[in-house]
Amino acid sequence: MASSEKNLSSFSGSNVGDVSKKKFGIVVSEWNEEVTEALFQGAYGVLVKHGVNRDNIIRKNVPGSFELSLASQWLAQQEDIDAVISLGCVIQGETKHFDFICQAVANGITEVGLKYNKPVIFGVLTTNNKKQALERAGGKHGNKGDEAAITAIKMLGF
Ligand SMILES: Nc1c(NC[C@H](O)[C@H](O)[C@H](O)CO)[nH]c(=O)[nH]c1=O
Ligand SMILES: CC(=O)[C@@H](O)COP(=O)(O)O
Repeated sequence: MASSEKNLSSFSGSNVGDVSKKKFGIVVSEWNEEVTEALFQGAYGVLVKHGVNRDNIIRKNVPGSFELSLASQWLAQQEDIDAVISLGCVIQGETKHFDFICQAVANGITEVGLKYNKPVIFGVLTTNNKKQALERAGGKHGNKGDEAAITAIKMLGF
């Protein structure tokens, strides 16, 4: 289902348990910073809205989305962190580089969650252009950061 059919910021209240004592890591890519900062603000706001203590939200920046996997692992391996949210924005350029980054970061983030047996959420936009990215970072299609944060909360209530 396309984001145009299901707003990224709308979610059902199911599986939303008490996360007031949970600790979250958020890794943010610095590439396309205007977009990724909006994703972070969305994710942070959803966590706080659901009762997460601000002191239990640990933010780390990385240069680009390709580095999200390793940074997510550095956070996930910390026993006191319950879930990791990885935020990035990859926008198609002239070459196939886009394909390699998207595949690598999707696979990498998946592997980290499986390895450390905890939610590691793929909050990475992979768009054709900046307009599509902005529409999914607080624009008409909602905010992928919101979606990533509520996904982390729901997974902790599994
Ligand atoms: N073009 C984009 C990049 N490229 C940089 C890579 O993510 C990586 O940092 C570099 O290849 C060195 O390892 N990153 C994004 O997040 N978004 C892009 O659109
Ligand atoms: C996703 C990318 O790495 C891309 O923005 C780089 O641009 P190009 O493919 O034109 O080198």
